[in-house]
Amino acid sequence: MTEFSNETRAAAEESAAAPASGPIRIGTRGSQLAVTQTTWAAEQIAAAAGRPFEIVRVTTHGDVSRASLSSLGGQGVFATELREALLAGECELVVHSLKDLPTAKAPGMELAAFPEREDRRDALCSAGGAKGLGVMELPAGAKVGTGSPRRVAELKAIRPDLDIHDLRGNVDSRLGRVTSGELDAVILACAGLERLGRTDAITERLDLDRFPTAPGQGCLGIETRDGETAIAATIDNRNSRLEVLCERQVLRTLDAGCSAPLGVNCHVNGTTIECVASVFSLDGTRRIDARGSRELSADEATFAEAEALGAELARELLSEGASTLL
Ligand SMILES: NCc1[nH]cc(CCC(=O)O)c1CC(=O)O
Repeated sequence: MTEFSNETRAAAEESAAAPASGPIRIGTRGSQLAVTQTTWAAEQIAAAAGRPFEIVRVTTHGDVSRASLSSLGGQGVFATELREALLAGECELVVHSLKDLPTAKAPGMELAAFPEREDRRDALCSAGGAKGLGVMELPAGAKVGTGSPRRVAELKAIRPDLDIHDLRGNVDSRLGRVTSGELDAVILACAGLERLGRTDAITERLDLDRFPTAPGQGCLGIETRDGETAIAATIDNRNSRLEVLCERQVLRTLDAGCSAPLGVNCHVNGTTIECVASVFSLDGTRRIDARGSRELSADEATFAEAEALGAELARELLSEGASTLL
């Protein structure tokens, strides 16, 4: 008799499941940004549930490795260990920066909430902060730091003269490369700077036409075990969900990794959803755009429509030769 009895199975499920009364345990990477944004989400989830919360810090390969992000290669360097902690029952929820999360569904887990989005734009942070030089004002050959192939391509497209340096580390150390005088400017996501209260460092919020940003940038993704989404669903935002499902579907259909020189921005305007997707050559000399829109409906099918729009734009990019750039 090797089969579990019903009692044994029920007991096993109970021990893995969230204790309904104790604190809601919420997993996060250990960086200051990750803990800050996780706490922001946790406070709202816990308030809606009428329960306390506890933040569980999980160290991930992406945090430990000093290698360039683009050389780490594999997708989801930040996500894997968080998901292992979730499946192991060390926490009930994990909070991801959506742009770092691969598009493939993780077995046994689902994305329960996409909260309201922060500013999705990239920020140029020059010496002098708010009073510093904008991207077109930087002197010829100025040193600009970024570790993102997309940001490199977008910078080179408008300023091929710039001297671009690879950049890693947390937000403070990246900004420190400018205050130390080592670099003239760095590019960071506005969202991270806002969450950390460092908008003083922003010189220019880069426009989305020339600097389209990563799928899901500025949005968190809250993941739970399958069937346990209710606790996080209280902070799901309908427009965020529509936009990021569309943007991530472009990435999924292109089959490109999170470091591809791809910018995608989807916006919900009233009852219309609009999206622009752009692929760049690494040197910024070539760019392919696809754009489209759909009317939204009030029912659940509208989320599938948002994804269909993303898939359509990706196929258009491919038919125009995007695979030669990716
Ligand atoms: N790849 C790193 C990363 N992942 C998420 C953010 C913050 C912004 C966001 O949540 O989209 C950042 C930092 C950055 O790009 O400057």
